[in-house]
Amino acid sequence: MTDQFISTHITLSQLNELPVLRIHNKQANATIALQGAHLIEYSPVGGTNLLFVSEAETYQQGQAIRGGVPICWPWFGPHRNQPDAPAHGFVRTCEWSHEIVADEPDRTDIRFFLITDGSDPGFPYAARVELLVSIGATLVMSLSTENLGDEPFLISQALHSYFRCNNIDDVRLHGLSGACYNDKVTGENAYVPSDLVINREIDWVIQDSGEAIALIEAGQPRFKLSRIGSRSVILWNPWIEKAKTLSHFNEEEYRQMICIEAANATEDSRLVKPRQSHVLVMEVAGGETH
Ligand SMILES: O=P(O)(O)OC[C@H]1O[C@H](O)[C@H](O)[C@@H](O)[C@@H]1O
Repeated sequence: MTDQFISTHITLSQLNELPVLRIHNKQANATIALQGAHLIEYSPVGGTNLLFVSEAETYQQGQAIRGGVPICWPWFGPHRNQPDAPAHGFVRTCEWSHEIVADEPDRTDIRFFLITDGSDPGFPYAARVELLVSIGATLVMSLSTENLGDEPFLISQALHSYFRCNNIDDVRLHGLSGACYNDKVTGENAYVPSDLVINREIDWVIQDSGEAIALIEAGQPRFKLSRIGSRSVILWNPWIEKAKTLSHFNEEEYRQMICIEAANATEDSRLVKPRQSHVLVMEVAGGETH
């Protein structure tokens, strides 16, 4: 498929089997796959992609992309009582509808949306899920869930962001120390230490105060991640052994990534009442100026 002009700063293009929107405005470049409303690139002007995507990724229909920002909805991780249901819900591989909300020189806003009618066995409720992706000097992603039915339902969810680093040994995180986490590898609960170093498999569901998180690499601030409507974060790096088992992933790539996922997970799952909405927002501001 040849690229198709959509709007001043937006082009429809193709990555192997997947149609993608490419955004080039004055502040940033971005790429979003229509399957999964999956952001795979956010590069502030003059910089490189803040997001990690595996070199082994093949962009195939029906398969979740390894990297970028997968949308985990309406459950995060395994389903609560249906072990056969897909991990992280069912919207990562759905084709989302979209509309351009604004396309200005400094910011482009695209709304993706899906309606589920209650026919999914893992989520027998009617709901509209909407993801507003805003590309500018910062990246803003706003995931909203509206209950279209007559009974309340519980959701867990995550903006499962894979961030790129040059060397995981040099990565330090600020803003999480003292928060309580559940270690999904050992099952233990503990507190995030102030001198956290990622030097083993980390798969933590952290319940925190919602404070901003800063990633520092080799002493340099790389970005700050802020949230609204989220009091849980998942930190994930598969490390050596798990990396060998992952699909669409080269085994050495665990050194170039860290997932920091704005979430509503476990105790922070949210009840959405009829005709009400819950909104989870993440903003990522790159560089030292923020
Ligand atoms: O392989 P996926 O289904 O994309 O999941 C990748 C990872 O996602 C999250 O970070 C979970 O906490 C991990 O337990 C899981 O391994």
